[in-house]
Amino acid sequence: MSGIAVLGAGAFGMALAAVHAGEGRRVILWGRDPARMAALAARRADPDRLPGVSLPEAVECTAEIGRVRGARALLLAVSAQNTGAFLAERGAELPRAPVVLCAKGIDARTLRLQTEIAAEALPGAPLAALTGPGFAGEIARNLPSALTLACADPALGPDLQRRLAARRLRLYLTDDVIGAQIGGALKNVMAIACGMADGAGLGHSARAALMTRGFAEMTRLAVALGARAETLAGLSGLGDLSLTCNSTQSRNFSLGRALGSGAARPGGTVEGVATARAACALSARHGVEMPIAAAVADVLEGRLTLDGAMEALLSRPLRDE
Ligand SMILES: NC(=O)C1=CN([C@@H]2O[C@H](COP(=O)(O)OP(=O)(O)OC[C@H]3O[C@@H](n4cnc5c(N)ncnc54)[C@H](OP(=O)(O)O)[C@@H]3O)[C@@H](O)[C@H]2O)C=CC1
Ligand SMILES: O=C(CO)COP(=O)(O)O
Repeated sequence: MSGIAVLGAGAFGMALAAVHAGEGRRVILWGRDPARMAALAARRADPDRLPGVSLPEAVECTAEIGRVRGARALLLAVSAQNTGAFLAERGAELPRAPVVLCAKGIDARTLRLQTEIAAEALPGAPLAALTGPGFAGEIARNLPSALTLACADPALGPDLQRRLAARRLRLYLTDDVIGAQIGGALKNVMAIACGMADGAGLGHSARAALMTRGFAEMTRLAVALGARAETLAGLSGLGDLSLTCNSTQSRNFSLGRALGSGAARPGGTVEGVATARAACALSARHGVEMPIAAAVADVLEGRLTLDGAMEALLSRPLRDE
């Protein structure tokens, strides 16, 4: 095959497969569980992960990694904390094609970004990252969205942009791979904070304060890591922050909301939990103040109550904006 392979058959992997098949591209969707992939091949749907969406017949669902051998682009969509394990296990079996990292998160053990994990596991592989505001369910239903494709290679970036864009999925290109990934990873932490405030009934003004000061934290850390501040003001930063902090479709926002209201914790992949811890470690390493990320990590890990976290944030010394 000479098309696209999507590795990781969760909600986002299925959505990407559906979009590309809808453009007439050949798509292999690989997932690790043979029984689930056989069921997906037969039913063309997974209502638990992606309700209301059917996969086009042009998507080949498989658990055999050898089927991706001829792919000309690999979209890696396993959850962020599992990218390292996946590549350690399967990296040697992947073809030498550009790898586009689609997960949003900083590895909590190594503090690496997704492209940094891939660069170590697949030395010399051409890499890019896909990030920005877009819920899998909406993308899969072909509702319009715009994402960021980040690629440091000036020849590969435009080529991937052209090959991976779709009629309803615009891709904006940047060479700021660090900035784009920091935005995508940290907006989840801020969405948990906003969800907590919403669940606790703290009001819309509190949410606006958390989003704006959270954006300042995201930008500070990104710049300390070598990114450009302007990248954070784009789709991958401000764009995704706006989406995720304002929608109950977001699992990060919903987790925060459950914690804020005392409801049961929802399951599923909530990337901001591990990334809050990673962000605190990076902020300490680089001497960057990140009080909201720290408060989120403290609440998630039981060191502070929600009231205690709010008190800690409100009692900080007054300062210039
Ligand atoms: N859902 C969304 O709206 C969007 C999600 N994203 C990002 O995409 C990433 C994936 O999210 P999403 O698809 O929603 O999450 P899901 O939980 O639906 O899917 C994650 C997938 O990763 C697979 N996986 C985990 N570990 C491994 C491993 N070691 N080897 C192989 N496969 C593995 C899981 O397999 P199994 O099913 O067997 O557990 C699962 O299919 C996240 O980083 C998220 O932030 C980005 C944009 C939108
Ligand atoms: O990244 C997303 C939208 O851009 C999805 O957000 P959640 O992971 O919080 O559901």
